[in-house]
Amino acid sequence: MSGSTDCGVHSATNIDNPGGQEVVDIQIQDSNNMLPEIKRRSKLPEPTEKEKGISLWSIIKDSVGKDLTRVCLPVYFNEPLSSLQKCFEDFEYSYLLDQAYEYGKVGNSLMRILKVAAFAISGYASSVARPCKPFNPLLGETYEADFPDRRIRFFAEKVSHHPMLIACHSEGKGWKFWGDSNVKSKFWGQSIQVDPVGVLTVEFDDGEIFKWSKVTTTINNLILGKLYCNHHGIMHIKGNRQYSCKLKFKEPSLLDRNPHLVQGFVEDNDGKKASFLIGKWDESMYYSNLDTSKVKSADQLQGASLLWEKNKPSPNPTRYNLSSFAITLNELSPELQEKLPPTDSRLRPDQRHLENGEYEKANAEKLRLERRQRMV
Ligand SMILES: CC(C)CCC[C@@H](C)[C@H]1CC[C@H]2[C@@H]3CC=C4C[C@@H](O)CC[C@]4(C)[C@H]3CC[C@]12C
Repeated sequence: MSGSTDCGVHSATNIDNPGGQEVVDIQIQDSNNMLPEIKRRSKLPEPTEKEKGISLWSIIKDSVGKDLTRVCLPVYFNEPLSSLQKCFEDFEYSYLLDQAYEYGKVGNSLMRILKVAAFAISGYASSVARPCKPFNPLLGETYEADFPDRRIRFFAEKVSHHPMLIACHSEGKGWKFWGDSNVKSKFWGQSIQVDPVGVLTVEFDDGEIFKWSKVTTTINNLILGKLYCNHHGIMHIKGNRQYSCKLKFKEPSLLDRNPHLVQGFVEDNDGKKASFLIGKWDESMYYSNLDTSKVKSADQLQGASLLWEKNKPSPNPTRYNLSSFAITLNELSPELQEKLPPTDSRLRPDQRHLENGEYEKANAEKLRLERRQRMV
């Protein structure tokens, strides 16, 4: 690998600032770009009914071998978010795309692709210790979000029931994002394997485009122990100009002492490695001009620079363990209620009941809605 020789040429600061311009980690939320402050909730409502423990296995044991999306579970195993809202959760760190845009604007295409890579990884950060299933949206259900405080707008719709297909579109400062999400899932008894199908695209206003697909997710310990998920496989981020990026999400192994590891590199069109990445999808990512494939963590590398870091967990996690950002997604203010179309996820009665901790009502509504959907 020619990586070590051409690495010596760039220092970490050169990568940051190849043209000598003033780019001190592009901070978008700065004073000349004042973002409006919007009051959003910081916790879910207190549950009205007492939470209860139900064994998951007692319900799913008859479904081994079936498609996960067709297994009917009581609402108690759901989290108060739909899969459409869950797509928007991937934008918790959308500022990385804002930064990518700014870096490209000042001619730093290497930092741009590194920030895009960090964004593609950051979507997984909220998946640790999330033991519940999102609501399966009804056909034609939508979710739209306008977050001027983050300078993003988002729209998603469930466009097909079998196969289950979601289309989404998002816009931020200097970029547009679109994708469709469809998953192939396999239920193995002890675990579920989810293989996302579909391509995600981000296009910057100057015409630079990046495309990638998500890696495999495995949900473990359905029978015994604590439910957890892992993401593994190769993610290839292809650009239409100078660079592309290859990331490896480590395969899980027995008694893994260093789980959640992501390693990779950026290469130019001639296959020359321009930068290396290392980190964990649930913590932080670093880049370096030293080859990261020989080490097991960023602190074993001298001079690795931080690309992205996960936000602090919410002080009110509840049993769903949502992030502070996720907690705001199903909020329904009177102003919003006036503007939203009747198809919005926030207006689904069963999901609203679950959020309020009214499990009996939530279950009855969910059964009614699903029965109606099946009839259609
Ligand atoms: C049987 C039930 C109670 C177990 C709970 C399963 C939960 C943890 C599962 C069900 C559906 C799963 C999601 C299905 C699809 C995707 C898209 C993929 O690109 C990232 C992972 C993600 C977002 C999965 C995360 C884990 C998930 C939310």
